[in-house]
Amino acid sequence: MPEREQVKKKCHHSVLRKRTNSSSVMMKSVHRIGSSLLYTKCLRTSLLSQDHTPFWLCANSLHQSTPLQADGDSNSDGFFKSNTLKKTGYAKYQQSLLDVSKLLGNTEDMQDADELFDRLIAKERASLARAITLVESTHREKQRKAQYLLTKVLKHMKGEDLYSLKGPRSFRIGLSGPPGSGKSTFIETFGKFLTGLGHRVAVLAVDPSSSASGGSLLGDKTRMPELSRDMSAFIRPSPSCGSLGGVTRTTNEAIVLCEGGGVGQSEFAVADMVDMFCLLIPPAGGDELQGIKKGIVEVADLVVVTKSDGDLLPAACRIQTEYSSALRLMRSRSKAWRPKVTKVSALEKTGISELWEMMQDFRESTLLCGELLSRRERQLKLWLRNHIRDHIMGRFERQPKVKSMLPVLEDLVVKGHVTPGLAADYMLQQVDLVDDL
Ligand SMILES: Nc1nc2c(ncn2[C@@H]2O[C@H](COP(=O)(O)OP(=O)(O)OP(=O)(O)O)[C@@H](O)[C@H]2O)c(=O)[nH]1
Repeated sequence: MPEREQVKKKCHHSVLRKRTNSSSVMMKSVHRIGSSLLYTKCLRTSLLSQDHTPFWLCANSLHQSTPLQADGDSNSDGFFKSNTLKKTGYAKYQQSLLDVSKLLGNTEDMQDADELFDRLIAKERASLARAITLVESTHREKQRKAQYLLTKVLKHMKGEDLYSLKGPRSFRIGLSGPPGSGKSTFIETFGKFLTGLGHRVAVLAVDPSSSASGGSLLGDKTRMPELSRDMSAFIRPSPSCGSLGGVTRTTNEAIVLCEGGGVGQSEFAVADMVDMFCLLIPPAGGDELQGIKKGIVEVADLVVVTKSDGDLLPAACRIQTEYSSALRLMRSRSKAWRPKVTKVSALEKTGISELWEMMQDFRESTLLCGELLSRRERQLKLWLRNHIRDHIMGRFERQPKVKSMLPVLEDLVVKGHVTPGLAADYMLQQVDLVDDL
């Protein structure tokens, strides 16, 4: 058999073995829904059962790391050269990166981060807000502290989130929907329902429309008056900085987050950060639903028709039928789950427990077949790449040469003298990103 075929077959077998192992382990495990996380218009929530820690920490990013020193390799830059990697071997390379202290650099001045960590694991609600603020900071020194804090949390959890037999401690639910679809009202009702069951809920709202007005903290809290007073709930709106800045760059690491609001690409960012993505649709006419991006329905695990009460009930039933038919024609994202459509009324509190049952079914099915974990793994890899891309782009844009040349090149491109590709190639040749990094 040609060598390539042999390798392919070997890979296939190892994948099969891995799948079989993981599902048999999962089958043995007694699964309990520990928590959930919702995201909506921006928002996302994380619910944790009482015996669980009140935060989830996702990624330990490598950005802003100090130069690495490989064992026996005095040249840190050389470490990244592929031939060095071949020489040292993947396992040795990975082993050397496990010494996180090398990545963090000097950690002598981290007393306040240590103190914050202690408060976090003692489940102090206020410390969660402080931790998120720290992680979202763009100040270099604070970013270093944030990485230190996140690394400690990650170590504390020892990767349980990803590899525990019971599955991740938290359940992250993303909610998105067009303006006025009833997201805030739904979260208030659903959040209270969950805390009533003994879960702890965290909501992280990112309102894309609020970045200009300086955030909507007050707005959201007043729109969720009962939940914001509930000691088992944590609400932290995070105004998005710029396009998706708040979502894709910092918040994922912090714990929670999401965004939606029915505009732009932000709902897709939410879908990429959660275990389960729900699309909230009001019982409205076609024109009012225009804002819903077609593709977003395809990534929804659950479509929730809101305001299914009173005079709006017939329209809600119609929308439910329409979306059910549409979803039947779409290819499911998951092998274990077919997207469903359900109706709720947040005002009359109907359909809420049925919805929660569906969410639990989703979690169990995707956990048993390994999809839940593979989704999270994929997200972690995506966030790592997002960090790298954002940092490279940021450093590129800060270069004095870029600042002066880019407007000139943009002008030439706009006037049709130069193609965008050629201008980009030229620009990249002029700057030395490695030096700046
Ligand atoms: N009849 C009925 N009205 C509802 C329900 N839920 C929300 N509404 C109403 O719908 C309107 C919008 O609700 P919100 O919860 O503010 O919707 P939203 O999606 O958060 O709105 P934006 O933040 O503007 O995107 C309000 O007037 C609510 O009272 C419901 O279950 N039934």
